[in-house]
Amino acid sequence: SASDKLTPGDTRVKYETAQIRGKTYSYMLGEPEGQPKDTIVLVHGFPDIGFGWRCQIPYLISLGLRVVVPDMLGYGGTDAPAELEPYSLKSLSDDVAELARKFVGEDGQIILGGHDWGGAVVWRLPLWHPKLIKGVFSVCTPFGAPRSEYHDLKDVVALGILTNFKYQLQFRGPETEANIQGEEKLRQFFTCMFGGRNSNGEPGFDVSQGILFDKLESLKPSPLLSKEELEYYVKKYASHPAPELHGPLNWYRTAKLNFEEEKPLSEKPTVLELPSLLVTAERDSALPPEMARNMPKHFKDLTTKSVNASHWALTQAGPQVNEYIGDWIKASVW
Ligand SMILES: O=C(NCCCc1ccccc1)N[C@H]1CC[C@H](OCc2c(F)cccc2F)CC1
Repeated sequence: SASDKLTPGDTRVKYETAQIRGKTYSYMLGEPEGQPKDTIVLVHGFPDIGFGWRCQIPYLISLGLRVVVPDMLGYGGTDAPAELEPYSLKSLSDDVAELARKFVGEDGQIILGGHDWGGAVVWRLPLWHPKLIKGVFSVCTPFGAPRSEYHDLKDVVALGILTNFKYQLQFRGPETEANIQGEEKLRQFFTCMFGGRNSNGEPGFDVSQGILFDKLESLKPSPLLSKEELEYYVKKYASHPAPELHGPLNWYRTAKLNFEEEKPLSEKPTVLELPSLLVTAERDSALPPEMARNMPKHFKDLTTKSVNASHWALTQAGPQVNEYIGDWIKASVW
C-alpha cells in the first residue's frame, strides 16, 4: 500500500540516468496513475542516497505526484568529480534545476523537498531559480540567509558557537575518507552514522567530536536500517573508487565557495515569497529545532512543524513527515 516504504531495487519506481551539466546523474522516477498533478523533486543529504526517501516516495505517488529522486553529486549511481566547484550549493542548485526541467520544461514548475544537506540545497534553489519552484520544504535543515562576511567554522567553534557542527571540521579534513574505505569499513560507517552503539551503549559518532574511529568495529547494528537496507547503502557507495567518501565529503569543503557565490545575494534582505514548509526533528543533535529561530523573518508563507525523531526523521517518523508534507501541499501549494 501507499504507506509501505520502497525496498532496495523496488519495481514501483524506474531507475534512470540523465546527463546534467556534464555529469551523469542517476535518479528514481515514480509515476502516478494517470496524469500527474505535479512533479516533486526530493534531495537527500549526507551520508545518504535517493533511497533515503523510501518512506515518502510511495505516499507522494499516491497523492498523484510524479516523484523524481536523484542520487546527488558524489553519491550512488551519480558521478563524483574530484574537484570542489561542482559541489557548491549554486552548482548543485543548477544541476537540480536542469534535472527538473527535463520533466516540466523551461517554463514549468516543481515542488521541491530536501533533507539534511538536501535541505541546504532546496533553500538556495528558489534564490537562483525563482520561477521554477512552486513550493519548497526542508526536513531538519533550517534556512540560513546568505552572509556578507565569511567566518571559518574553526573560528566559530573555537568561540563556543555552533559546537553542534564541530564534527564538520573532521569531515572536511583528510582523515574520514582515509579511514573509511572498502565494504567492511563502509558497513561500520553507516552503522555508526545511523545511530549504532557498542555494548556499553556508547555511540560511534557524536556531533561535538565526529566519528570515533576506534569504536567502529564494536558497534551493534543500528535499529534504523535493516540488513538489506544497510547492504544497499554499502553497495551503492562501494560502486565509487576509493576513497569512496571523497565526493560526499566535498559537500563539507565548499563553505568559502558558497560564501563567494552568495555574497551578491546578501546585499539586500532575503524574503522567500513561495509556500515553504520546515519540519524539524526534536532530537536532531546536529540540527536542533532552535536553529530555525531566525527563519520567519525571511519568509512570507512559512509553515513549521516538528516530529519526535532524531536526524533520521524521514524513516524514524515517516508517516508523520508524510502527513505534514501532504497537508502542506493540499493547503498551501494546490
Ligand atoms: O552534516 C550534516 N549531516 C551529517 C550528520 C548527520 C547526523 C546528524 C546527527 C546524528 C547523526 C548523523 N548535515 C549538514 C547539512 C547542512 C547544514 O548546514 C546547512 C546550513 C546552511 F547551509 C546555512 C545556514 C544554516 C545551516 F544549517 C549543516 C549540517
